[in-house]
Amino acid sequence: MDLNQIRKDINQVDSDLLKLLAHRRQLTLNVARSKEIDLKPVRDQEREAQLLEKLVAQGKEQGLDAQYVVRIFQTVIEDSVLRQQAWLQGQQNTSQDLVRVAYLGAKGSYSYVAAHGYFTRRDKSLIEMGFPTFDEVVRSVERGNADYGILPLENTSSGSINEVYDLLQQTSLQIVGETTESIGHCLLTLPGANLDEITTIYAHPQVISQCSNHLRQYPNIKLEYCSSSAHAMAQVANLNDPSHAAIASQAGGELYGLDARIDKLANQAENESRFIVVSRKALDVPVQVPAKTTLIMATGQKSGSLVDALLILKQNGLIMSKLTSRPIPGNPWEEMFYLDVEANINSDAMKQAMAQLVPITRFIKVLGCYQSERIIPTEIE
Ligand SMILES: C=C(O[C@@H]1C=C(C(=O)O)C=C[C@H]1O)C(=O)O
Repeated sequence: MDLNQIRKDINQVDSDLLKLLAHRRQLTLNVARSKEIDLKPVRDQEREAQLLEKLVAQGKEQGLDAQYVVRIFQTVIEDSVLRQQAWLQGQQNTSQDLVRVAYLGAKGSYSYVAAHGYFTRRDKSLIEMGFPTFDEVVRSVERGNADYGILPLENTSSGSINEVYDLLQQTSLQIVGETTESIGHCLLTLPGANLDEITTIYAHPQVISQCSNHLRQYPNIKLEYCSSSAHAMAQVANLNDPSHAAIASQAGGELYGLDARIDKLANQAENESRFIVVSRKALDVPVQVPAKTTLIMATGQKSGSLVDALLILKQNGLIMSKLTSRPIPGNPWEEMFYLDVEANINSDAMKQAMAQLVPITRFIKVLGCYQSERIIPTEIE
């Protein structure tokens, strides 16, 4: 048994697997083309369940356990659904292949990673525009210097990102997309640094709050707040002092020559952030893809006015997936409500609900209608 030969054989199998995955992806784009014609929904969970069941049975015959097979194919199907959605969206909204994208931080920031994931799925090339604040991200799109901005809205560990919610109240930009990214926080150091000698950690305040449980173990380490994770990594790389460390992603660390020394620092095992994509122009979302509409509204201060508004959604059979509130600047004790409704703004139910909401709210505005990118995996018995 020659190790080199076995590894060569494994390389060959892996490259065959890649070819097959690319071929499968191509076939699913043909499926999207057929769905475009007969207006069938992209997602067909019955078909997915049948497929998984069959694959599990076939896998068993070849000694592969069910969990392994399901995990792999759930990932493959997620990619296929997202690709089909992106393709259909692209058909409906012709746009350029090279896009200017504004995000927080510099190369390697979490927003940068999210922007790459979102636009690469759409076969777009990016002109990257990093900014030091969320406000500048929004302004650059408003002024037309960037085509899109990408902004984090909520995180499974630290909750809503209020600064972004507040910016949405003021802007004329529209939400045209969303993407959820798994955020792996790692402790990054200069290569060879001794972990016992770390005196200072650089990180973005949101990241520090998402890792608060872990950081409590080091009461003597100084925390330096940075405007972005990219800035935190740049500080450690530039200072070139092994007693300094940063918290950011492993992929980001590689761009700055830093080693990931401890991973999974976040309080929640599943640390995910949901990002929104904003643009000056609203998008048309095809009927085949699951859509989400985000609204903001101010109800009157009379008791029960929020309940009345929510009842309108219920009466129209609409599902609300998120409700959050923020103070209205200049109006103490008054709140602006943000709602995500699982529907296309052009659907009859949504049009009807909007017509009923306008007269009972003091202010109501659609922040955007966009395709929902949260693909809940199909499970089998
Ligand atoms: C490819 C299709 O679209 C979706 C993706 C599937 C897949 O990748 O196998 C299966 C069902 C659909 O949710 C299809 O409908 O066949």
